Amino acid sequence: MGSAFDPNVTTTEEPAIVDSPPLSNLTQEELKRIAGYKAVEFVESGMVIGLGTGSTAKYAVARISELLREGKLKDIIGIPTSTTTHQQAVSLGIPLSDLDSHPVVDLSIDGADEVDPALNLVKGRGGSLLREKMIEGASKKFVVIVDESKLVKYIGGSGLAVPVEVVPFCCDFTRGKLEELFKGAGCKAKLRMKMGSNGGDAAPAVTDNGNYVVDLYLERDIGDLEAASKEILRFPGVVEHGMFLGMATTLIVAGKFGVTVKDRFG
Ligand SMILES: O=C[C@H](O)[C@H](O)[C@H](O)COP(=O)(O)O
Repeated sequence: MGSAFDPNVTTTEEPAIVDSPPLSNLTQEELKRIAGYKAVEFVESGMVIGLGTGSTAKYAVARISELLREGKLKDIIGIPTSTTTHQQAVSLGIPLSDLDSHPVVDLSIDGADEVDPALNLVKGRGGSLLREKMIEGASKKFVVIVDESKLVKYIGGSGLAVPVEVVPFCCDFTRGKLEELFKGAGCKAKLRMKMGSNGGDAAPAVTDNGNYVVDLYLERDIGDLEAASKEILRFPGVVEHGMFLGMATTLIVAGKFGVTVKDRFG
C-alpha cells in the first residue's frame, strides 16, 4: 500500500496532487459533480462498469450516459449497485448486466460516507452496502469519489454511523450483540427506521435485499478494523457491514483546493 492520504491537507494546506484551479466558491453539490465527472475519465470503451449509489455516484452515472450519447464512449456495460441506480441507468439508456453474467468488473465508481487516511471506507448510509460490496469487490479497479467533508481521521470519526445489514429475524438480538461488541468504543447500536408515507408510523428501513440496517454510532476509534470486521461477521444475524477495508484503489476528492487524485498503490 502507498503512503497514507492525509485528511488534513484539504483544510490546512495544499494537497499533493492538484489538477484543477481552487474550487473554494463551489457548493458541496458542485463538488460532488466534479468528483463524479473526474472519475469517468478512467472509463474506457468496452468496459464493464460498476455503477455506484448515492448523491455523488449519480453524477458519474449521468456523465457515462452523456459520453455514450456523444459517441465518446462505446460498448459500456453497467452493473448497478442498487435498485435506485438501476432505475437511473435504465432511464438514461445505459446497457446493464449483473455479476452472474459479468463476474469480472473492470472498474467501479462509487461514493463513500467516510474515507480514512489508509483509504478504508464507510459505506451504506443509503442502505446499499451489500450489493456495493459484492460488485466493488469483483472490480479490478475501484474509484471512490467524495467531497472533502467525507475525510476522517478514523472510521466512525464523523460521528455518523457505521451501518450493518442484518436479517429481520430477531434483529434486536443482533443489535444488542453489536452494541456489546463495541462497548469499549462507547457504541450505541440503533435499528434504522424510516418514516411512513403521509405521516404514517415509522417502520424499519428495508434494504434492496429485504434486510434491515443497524447503525453503529461510535464515540471512539475501534482500532483494528480487520479484527472488528471479523467479529461483526461472526454473528449469524449479520449479513454484511459497511466498512470497505483495502478495497478502494483510487480516491478522488473535490475540495476547496481543487480535485485530488490519490492512488493507493502509487
Ligand atoms: O448506501 C449508500 C452508499 O454506500 C453511498 O455510496 C454512500 O452512502 C455515499 O453516498 P453520498 O455520495 O450520497 O454521500
